[in-house]
Amino acid sequence: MGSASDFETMNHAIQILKSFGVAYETEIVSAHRTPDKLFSYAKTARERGLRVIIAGAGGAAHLPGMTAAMTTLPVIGVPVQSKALQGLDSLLSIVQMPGGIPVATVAIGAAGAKNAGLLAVSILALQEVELAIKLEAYRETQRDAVLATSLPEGGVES
Ligand SMILES: Nc1c(C(=O)O)ncn1[C@@H]1O[C@H](COP(=O)(O)O)[C@@H](O)[C@H]1O
Repeated sequence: MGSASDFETMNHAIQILKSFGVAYETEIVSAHRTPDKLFSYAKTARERGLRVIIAGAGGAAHLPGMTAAMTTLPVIGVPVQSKALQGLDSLLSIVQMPGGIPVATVAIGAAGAKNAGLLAVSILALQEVELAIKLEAYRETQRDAVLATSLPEGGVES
């Protein structure tokens, strides 16, 4: 993530990875504030054994795109909600990549971070059957929760 202030959002991705038993690391890396660290982080990511990178940033969110420019690992970009423009700036900064350097961009904020975690699990599940089975179970739990939901009979007086 670009800043410690992104943690609350990115924690939703962390919780997904934890719940699926996926090993992960968390780092604050910024294209703007720590460009040298970003260079070495992205350039050494594959050789260090990383398989997917989730990059969350807000505002002028160059982190996911610059990371993708320096690694061929899949990069998932999470637009963190900004104060000034509610994350629209983050979303557009991340999603509008030039052809040739893809960033898989998810929705703004917590739901996006959660989905980034799930997308990373799906990518890893291509080669790990156990993760694929866990993903199936996760979907079933979600489905059952929706099917068990009941609405108040006759509505609620307002
Ligand atoms: N967008 C970027 C990058 C980057 O793209 O490299 N580095 C930090 N930031 C973002 O600046 C916002 C405000 O950061 P501070 O709260 O630290 O001022 C954060 O959402 C961060 O992701």
